[in-house]
Amino acid sequence: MANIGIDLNRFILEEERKYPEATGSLSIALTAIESAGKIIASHVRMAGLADILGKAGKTNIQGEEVQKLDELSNEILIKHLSDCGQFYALASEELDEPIYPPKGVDGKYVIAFDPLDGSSNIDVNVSIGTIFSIHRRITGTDEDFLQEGYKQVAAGYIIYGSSTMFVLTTGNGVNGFTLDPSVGMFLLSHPDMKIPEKGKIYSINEANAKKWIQPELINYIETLKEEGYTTRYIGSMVADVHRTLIKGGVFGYPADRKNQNGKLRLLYEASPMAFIIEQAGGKATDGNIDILQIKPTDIHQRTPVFLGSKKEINQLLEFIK
Ligand SMILES: O=P(O)(O)OC[C@H]1O[C@](O)(COP(=O)(O)O)[C@@H](O)[C@@H]1O
Ligand SMILES: [Mg+2]
Ligand SMILES: [Mg+2]
Repeated sequence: MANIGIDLNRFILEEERKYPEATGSLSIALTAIESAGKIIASHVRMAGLADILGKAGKTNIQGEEVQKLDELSNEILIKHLSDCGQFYALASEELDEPIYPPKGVDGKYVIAFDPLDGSSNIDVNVSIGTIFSIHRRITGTDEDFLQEGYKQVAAGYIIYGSSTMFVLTTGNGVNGFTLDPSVGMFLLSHPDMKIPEKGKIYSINEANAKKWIQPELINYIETLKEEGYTTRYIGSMVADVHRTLIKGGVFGYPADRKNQNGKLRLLYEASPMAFIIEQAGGKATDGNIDILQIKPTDIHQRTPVFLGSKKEINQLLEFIK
């Protein structure tokens, strides 16, 4: 088990040493994400002072109003991910199409990211985050973004909450690092994170219950209530999943009459979070198959999402099968 307090860069290099064939490319790539995350964190920390709250006055490919911090985070990530030279292509929740940075022409990887997750919570000072998912470059075309989630090389998120944390998996378990602003380093604070086998919290926006395409979900939630579960719903996936990872239980965003395929995006949100949760010993499903088994057909496709502790997800699958 890695030692508490080790900084993220050293942790990444020590992980790399476990693979004699490693070229250091993934380490450089992860370090670029870390740098971008620190800069975004510094903006988030003083968002109210700088003119970065509120709307940017445009609508994105998701049909959502873009917040100024969505736009700023996107720009910061595009700059750092392009400059590091390890990514052949970048796909963002905020971009219509993938971009191919000139410095990445020999890049071994492609990255999909949600630059700012939890946009509805930006102006009200509630936890938000950045989510990322890295795949190998195979064909050198947009096709490389349409790989199943189980083929991810690495995935993670940065949560801008009461503290800033970087939670990462490279397929060898999950580790969490907390930013120490006084030294500007992410230090290992949550080694080898494991989700509890079962929890006591469900996290789902019940305001949509009447519109859910699977009404059986209502019975499932009622059963959890009878079993003494309480509810927490922040409305930032990164924060609701982070709590679920630590406390156990279930987080979900079902399909409903408005969002026929659910609201959350497969590439930028569901797949990376499913990889984290499964690497921590939990489960993630769209209600039918494991999220990591879904073969994407569109870079902006959405999917119903249910993830968390094994007990709650197996119980859910019993209800909706
Ligand atoms: O307000 P709702 O419908 O419950 O949706 C909340 C969900 O939407 C999101 O904010 C969508 O993500 P973005 O903020 O990146 O667009 C998720 O973080 C969150 O889980
Ligand atoms: Mg999001
Ligand atoms: Mg977003």
